[in-house]
Amino acid sequence: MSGTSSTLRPPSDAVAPVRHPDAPAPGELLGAHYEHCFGCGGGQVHGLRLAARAGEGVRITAEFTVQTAHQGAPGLAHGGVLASALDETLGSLNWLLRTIAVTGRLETDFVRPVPVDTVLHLEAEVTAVAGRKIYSTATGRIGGPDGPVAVRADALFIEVKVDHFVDNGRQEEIQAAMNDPDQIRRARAFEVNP
Ligand SMILES: CCCCCCCCCC(=O)SCCNC(=O)CCNC(=O)[C@H](O)C(C)(C)COP(=O)(O)OP(=O)(O)OC[C@H]1O[C@@H](n2cnc3c(N)ncnc32)[C@H](O)[C@@H]1OP(=O)(O)O
Repeated sequence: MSGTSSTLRPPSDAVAPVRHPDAPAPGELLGAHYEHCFGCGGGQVHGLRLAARAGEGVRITAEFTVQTAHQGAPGLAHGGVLASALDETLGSLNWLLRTIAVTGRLETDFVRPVPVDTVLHLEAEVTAVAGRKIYSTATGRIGGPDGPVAVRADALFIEVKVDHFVDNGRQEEIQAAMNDPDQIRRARAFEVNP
């Protein structure tokens, strides 16, 4: 069974997404937006280390290999971990819009079980934008990029200012990020009006 709630259907005044002129070129690896991100950072021992690549238009592809630390049932990926992989892939789309945004809503279909050691091949695209609201969709396939769909998701991201993180994050990590010139550079790249 599959279905999407009305909240995730773009309103009639929504427009097509526009790829930012300075977006990474198709085929380019995006790299981690934050070293300690559970989804993409290299600094988390049991993180997903998801590697996302810019596609054409406002599309992303990504790969994530399920590790033993990601199990729910014996030998199978935990559903929350798979939802995280979808969330991270969908979040990566905002690199192509050059917009800072956070997940407001994420609806996930778990279609097939995903065994440990499986490579999940993810694809995502922005479907519409309405003001601060960014509508997107993603699929995760197993057995290869053209294999059967194991998971899929629809999401609504909400554009925020960088202050969202500064005001709400724990001081320790915020301060460390502010002291890291690479992190500041990554954040600035997203600010349309720094
Ligand atoms: C460089 C950075 C790269 C980051 C990549 C990260 C990848 C992973 C992504 C994540 O996991 S982000 C972490 C998980 N998400 C959060 O922690 C977000 C927590 N929620 C919030 O902080 C606020 O609820 C939020 C910023 C999403 C919205 O609060 P606001 O006060 O800014 O928005 P507001 O309430 O004014 O709503 C703006 C519009 O969005 C709609 N909206 C907001 N939240 C919604 C929601 N949850 N569901 C549906 N619609 C929502 C709302 O109805 C409204 O629609 P209209 O403009 O049509 O009136």
